[in-house]
Amino acid sequence: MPLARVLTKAAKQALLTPGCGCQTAAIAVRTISFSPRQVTSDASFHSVSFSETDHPKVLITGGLGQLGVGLAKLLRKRFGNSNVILSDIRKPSTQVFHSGPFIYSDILDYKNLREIVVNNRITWLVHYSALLSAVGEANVPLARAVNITGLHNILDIAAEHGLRLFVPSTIGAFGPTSPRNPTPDLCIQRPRTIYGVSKVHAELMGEYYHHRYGLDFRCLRYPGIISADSQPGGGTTDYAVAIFHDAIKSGKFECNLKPDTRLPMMYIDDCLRATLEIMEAPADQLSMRTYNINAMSFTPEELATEIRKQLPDFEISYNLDQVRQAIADSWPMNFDDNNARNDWGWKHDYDLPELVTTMLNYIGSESRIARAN
Ligand SMILES: NC(=O)C1=CN([C@@H]2O[C@H](COP(=O)(O)OP(=O)(O)OC[C@H]3O[C@@H](n4cnc5c(N)ncnc54)[C@H](O)[C@@H]3O)[C@@H](O)[C@H]2O)C=CC1
Ligand SMILES: CC(=O)[C@H](N)C(=O)O
Repeated sequence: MPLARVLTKAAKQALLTPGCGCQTAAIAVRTISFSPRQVTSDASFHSVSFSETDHPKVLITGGLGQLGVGLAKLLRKRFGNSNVILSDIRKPSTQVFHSGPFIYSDILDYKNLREIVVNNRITWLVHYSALLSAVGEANVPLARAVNITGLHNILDIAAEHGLRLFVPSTIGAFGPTSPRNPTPDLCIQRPRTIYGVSKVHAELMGEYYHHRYGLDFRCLRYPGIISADSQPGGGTTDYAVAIFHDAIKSGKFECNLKPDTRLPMMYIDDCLRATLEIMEAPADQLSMRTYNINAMSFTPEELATEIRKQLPDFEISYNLDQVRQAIADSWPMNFDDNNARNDWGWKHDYDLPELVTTMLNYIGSESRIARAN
């Protein structure tokens, strides 16, 4: 019988043995090391120790999307350029390529992931690869593969190599039967998108691996994230980024959600800081492993009104995208993040007025520079 099958059988028997319980992390990790994907000589990886005084060695997957480059910049400032590796399946821009380590990594390729983790002695893994809500509905098989199968690879790699793992979840992990105003951390979660289903799966699997195998899993449910220097990857909250670019470029914006669609939102700097803070939080401060975080909540009409305070001639019109509207109508309107605030001191810096000023100033100055060149 091939070795892998023998080991799998042994692992199954160990799990079935009465009294095994496999309740301690040590036994559990050994169980994971019986995974058919694990070569036996890898057993020593578990003894690679990561001293808390060392800088972590971080790998960011899906790092060329809206959030990854900004996170790499923040983490590199804190831990040093060479300690933070960005990865993706896309080709980086010249600027990103020269700003710090970049590596090709397809999260569906388990061996490739393992090689990167081993060769670079990775200790923290930030798992950003995903298909977001709207693009996920347009390609369910791909979303299922990347968001679910890919996550399984990440969980196994993290458990096998004793990594601290961050996986973001989203307001999209809730659905029409969840309380929407406000939405607490613990409540019914029956999302109606493949994106939401995959994120609930990620939350549950991460927490399961934490309790079962001692995996240091940490998860934040992000609201819609708004950034000036990176483009969103195909979500329901994308309008709240596009509106600023169009306001500066043409003074007009056609919104694909209804004027009164209220959704929780956050400026990117708050989101990235929260991510660093939860990763650095002492484990004994975390009463949970998945937290809501929030900053503000607004409708397209309220956002347009705030923009008009600075661009009085700004006009907004509406042309609904039925898919995105149905998704938004099932998502939280306000997010209750009291547990994050109480447990590890989460506090946002940007409310709506600061967000609008920051976005318009940034995009305005970029566009003035572009016009001058
Ligand atoms: N941007 C937002 O408003 C929010 C984002 N999040 C979560 O944060 C994370 C990052 O979000 P964004 O940067 O906005 O996403 P994005 O859609 O902009 O970027 C995702 C990246 O994943 C990469 N990717 C796709 N398939 C891959 C594969 N097989 N292997 C490796 N990489 C692959 C893509 O090339 C892309 O660069 C995601 O998990 C998302 O669900 C959660 C809530 C809100
Ligand atoms: C809120 C999210 O998760 C994302 N921006 C989306 O709209 O899909």
